[in-house]
Amino acid sequence: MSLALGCVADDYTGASDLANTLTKAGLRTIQTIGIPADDRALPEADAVVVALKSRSIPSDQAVARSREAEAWLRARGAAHVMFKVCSTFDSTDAGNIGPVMDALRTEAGEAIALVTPAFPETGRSVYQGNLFVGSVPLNESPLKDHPLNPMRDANLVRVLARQSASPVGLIDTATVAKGAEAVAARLDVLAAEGKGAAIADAIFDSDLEVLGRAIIGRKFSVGASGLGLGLARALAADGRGTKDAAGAAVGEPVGGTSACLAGSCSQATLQQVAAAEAIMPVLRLDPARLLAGANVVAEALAFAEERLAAGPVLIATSASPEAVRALQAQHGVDAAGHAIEAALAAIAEGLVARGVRRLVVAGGETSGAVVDRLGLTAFLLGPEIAAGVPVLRTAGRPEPMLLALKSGNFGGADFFGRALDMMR
Ligand SMILES: Nc1ncnc2c1ncn2[C@@H]1O[C@H](COP(=O)(O)OP(=O)(O)O)[C@@H](O)[C@H]1O
Ligand SMILES: O=C(O)[C@H](O)C(=O)COP(=O)(O)O
Repeated sequence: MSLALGCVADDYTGASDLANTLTKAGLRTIQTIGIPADDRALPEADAVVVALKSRSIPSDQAVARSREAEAWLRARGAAHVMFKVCSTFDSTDAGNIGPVMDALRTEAGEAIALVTPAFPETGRSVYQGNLFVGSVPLNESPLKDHPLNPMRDANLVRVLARQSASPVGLIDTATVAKGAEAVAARLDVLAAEGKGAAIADAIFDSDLEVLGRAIIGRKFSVGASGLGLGLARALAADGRGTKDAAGAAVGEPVGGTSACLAGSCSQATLQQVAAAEAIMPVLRLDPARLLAGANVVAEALAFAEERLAAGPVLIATSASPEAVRALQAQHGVDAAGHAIEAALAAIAEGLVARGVRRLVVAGGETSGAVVDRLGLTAFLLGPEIAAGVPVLRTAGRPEPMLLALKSGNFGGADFFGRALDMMR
């Protein structure tokens, strides 16, 4: 395997989001869950996205796991490694974007890393170092209420500087407009000033193409799917990749029954769960009962067992910011989050044991818990359901499954029905 591009992603939905973007841009891409035990089973690829569940774990663990993934990618020919973070820069002042960036930049032997979460296709843009979600600054968007990492500062130069051991600079839109050479020169100036990272402005895909050209010859960068697009297009311009990569892994129907799980409390997911009530049975779990010791998993599986033969069901813990805060106040942020993730993962295992082979999961941490519990190790990329969300086909599983791992904020109101229609 001689990779054109290696990526280390800090959550599983973000990994599939990036893998989707790279595939659409012409790179044959595989998503792995952690470092594959046996990469002989992996098909030829131009890019591999190693998905880690490292966004919300202690930063030393995130650094160690990311280093292992980066080394695995380099050993398979990846000259450039991108650390994939959330397009809404999901992190806290403890990290993990800053600590992981510092470590991987050092491993790469680079003095400075270009960083941008811009992803115009989903309305994420960066201007003067400030991240906008649609038309509002990050700290005025629904991300201010995220259960695990509420984003309360839109200025990413400040946000990253609080997490990194190195000073952070800015590559503004005026520099990006001058082209790749100007961006590269600005990076060198900032590095000479002792900066270890530079937030790069980007508003349109054309800005991301400039950034991709500016850094494809370097060894390391940090970004969301938008930067992945820029890097992929720079590689395609150099003749890497293939034209028929998109949706290549649709394959034969997997059959079985289908189900949806939602642990995301993002505004988009709340709307999608509400819309799903018109097309399938929806069970809204009470996390307070779960945390009080009720056997909510068994109740959910009984609900599903009675209905799966007739069609898909949706089981959700998704709740309003107010309800989330109330539960967290009583039980703690991490305790509540982990208990709910574990419960949804156990429900997923029970659903698969009852014949589910097509599974839609809403939420990055939720997807990580579910995929790990199911023991899935790699995915091939199928068609795109919504911006940033592809159909995934398991690789290496005796009975193949189809999954959609939906980033909390992605997809329209009809997402669950649309996904199931595309997963046969
Ligand atoms: N009703 C709830 N109250 C509190 N926390 C919740 C609730 N439902 C889910 N969670 C937790 O919120 C977090 C959602 O994170 P994630 O799955 O990554 O979604 P997103 O993709 O929207 O960020 C998870 O830790 C999940 O367990
Ligand atoms: O928004 C993105 O870049 C990614 O899809 C992502 O990381 C989303 O994370 P989430 O926790 O699933 O919202």
